[in-house]
Amino acid sequence: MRSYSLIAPAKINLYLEIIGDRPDGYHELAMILQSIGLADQIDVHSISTDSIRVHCNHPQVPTDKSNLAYRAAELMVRQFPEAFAKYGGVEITVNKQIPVAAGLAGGSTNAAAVLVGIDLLWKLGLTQSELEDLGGTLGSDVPFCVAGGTAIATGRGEQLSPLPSLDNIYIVLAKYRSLEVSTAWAYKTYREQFGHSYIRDSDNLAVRANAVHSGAIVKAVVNKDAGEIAQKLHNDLERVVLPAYPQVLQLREVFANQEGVLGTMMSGSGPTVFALFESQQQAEQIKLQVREAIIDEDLELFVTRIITHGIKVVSSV
Ligand SMILES: C[C@](O)(CO)[C@H](O)COP(=O)(O)OP(=O)(O)OC[C@H]1O[C@@H](n2ccc(N)nc2=O)[C@H](O)[C@@H]1O
Ligand SMILES: Nc1ncnc2c1ncn2[C@@H]1O[C@H](COP(=O)(O)OP(=O)(O)OP(=O)(O)O)[C@@H](O)[C@H]1O
Repeated sequence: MRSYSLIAPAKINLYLEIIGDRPDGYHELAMILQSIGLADQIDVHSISTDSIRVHCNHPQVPTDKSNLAYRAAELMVRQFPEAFAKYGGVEITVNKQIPVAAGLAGGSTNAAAVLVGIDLLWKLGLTQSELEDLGGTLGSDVPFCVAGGTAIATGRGEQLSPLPSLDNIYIVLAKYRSLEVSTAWAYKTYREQFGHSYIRDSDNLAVRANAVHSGAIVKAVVNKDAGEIAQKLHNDLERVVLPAYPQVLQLREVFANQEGVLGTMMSGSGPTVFALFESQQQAEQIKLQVREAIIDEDLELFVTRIITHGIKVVSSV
């Protein structure tokens, strides 16, 4: 095969607790990550020149070495020079549907798709765990994007424990098109404001990280109880993003005031806010109501659902 098309789903954070700081500058986390139906399409194919080329339909996404998809291809070239010599370069086309810098892991899922795509193109036969480990060197969210579904993520976010798949939960996502939040800024600001309350003893850190495994939201996920999951949504980064970005706070409040919303939360470092529903019909209805409540052409709204997979190959030629 010379070419693969892959679906690269976005994620939301059902739970994000910052439990400590780390000597490497990152934060120790306890999260529950969830794949959603909103996705980019990534095409990868072999080219005769020994180069990496990236194309993207979104004007704000770079196509040079700063693109995470490019960096994923570069990593594969470094790791597998013989396969690169045998199969040649790679051309990557990103059809971007996931909002950029939104807290939805858009770049991370593109990188995950490129790792999976090149593994197939070059017939490397890497295991999922090997792909996740490679992904972890590119970004904290990349291993989850390789795995997909529903998972507890600890460490920097790269240590995954799968949870039973959720289904039949519908989502409205809301994001102001022109509003972007830097992930590095969100963590740095959290550390400056709340760092004094961190646990610094590594044994206790491990205990806290393990606590999420038996936490209330995990029980709700295991019981597939959408109402209970929605009640237990949590994201520590809201503590810094909501005060700094009143528009995000407003979205949270507008969702919270709509009847039929099971729960609402900011995803990751924001600024996307999501709300959970028991039916697609309810989600579509609330999308209309939010559109009427906030008259602003900058506001993007999407209806999607929770899904059970990560990167998926849709065609090969
Ligand atoms: C906010 C989340 O999306 C929630 O899933 C992730 O924690 C961020 O994942 P990501 O974008 O893949 O993050 P990375 O590319 O690894 O890191 C971006 C920046 O976020 C900060 N960062 C990230 C993850 C982490 N556990 N602690 C951090 O402090 C670091 O400043 C880092 O420079
Ligand atoms: N393939 C890519 N898709 C989107 N953005 C990319 C990509 N590669 C690099 N970027 C850059 O990365 C920045 C963050 O974009 P991205 O959409 O990955 O953020 P995010 O959804 O907040 O990620 P996360 O939830 O993992 O923190 C953007 O400003 C963009 O310029």
